Amino acid sequence: MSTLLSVSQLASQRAGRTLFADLRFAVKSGDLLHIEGVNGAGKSTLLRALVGLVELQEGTVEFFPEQNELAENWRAHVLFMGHKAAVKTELTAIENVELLAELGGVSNVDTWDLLETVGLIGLEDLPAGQLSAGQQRRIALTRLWFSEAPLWILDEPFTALDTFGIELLHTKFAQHIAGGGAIILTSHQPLSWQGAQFKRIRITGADDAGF
Ligand SMILES: Nc1ncnc2c1ncn2[C@@H]1O[C@H](COP(=O)(O)OP(=O)(O)OP(=O)(O)O)[C@@H](O)[C@H]1O
Repeated sequence: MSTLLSVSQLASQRAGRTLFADLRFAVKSGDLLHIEGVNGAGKSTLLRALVGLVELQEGTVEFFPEQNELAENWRAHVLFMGHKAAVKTELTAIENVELLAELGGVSNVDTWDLLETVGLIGLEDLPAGQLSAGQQRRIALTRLWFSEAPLWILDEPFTALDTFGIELLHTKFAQHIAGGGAIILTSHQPLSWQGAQFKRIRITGADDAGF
């Protein structure tokens, strides 16, 4: 089972407060890693630090340590989604999906099919700004359907989704993991995951340590 991410001795401080220190863990093919913690604990900071959007005070982050060809260009093989639904409010739903595909370097995306998959048919021509928070989240999540990245790093992907949306996402996660991918996510919802290597890390403060 290949290692997709290995981190050691991670430490981060914000405004003089230590969010985590000496954090270490590995993510392997087939893993689902749930980062837990109260509001403000440092979960988003950790995910953003992994992909280089936030500076770490200490530590080493290694993507694909056993696969040089992936490691050299790791950004192309890691899908990061922040906690805000990344949609352009002035573009329609379908234009947003087209833009996300273009930005992802994918040309053969069936946008109608994708909108149907995420339950947005009938709303495709409305500006995203007129859609609900959950509908906007569904637009953003279409990236998961055309991404070829083996490692997904997702900050609060369930936010604003209804029961159907949550179920849809669970199914997509299961497919990704069954295909040899791995997922790191934050969620305030308890996850009961079966059929995958389910791991948890709780960010609690300076004395926190991973596994
Ligand atoms: N740009 C920033 N500058 C200074 N401090 C920040 C910045 N971003 C976040 N913080 C602080 O870092 C701490 C951790 O924030 P973070 O967003 O990582 O928490 P979180 O665990 O994701 O919280 P939530 O569950 O509310 O999303 C908070 O105390 C926050 O105020």
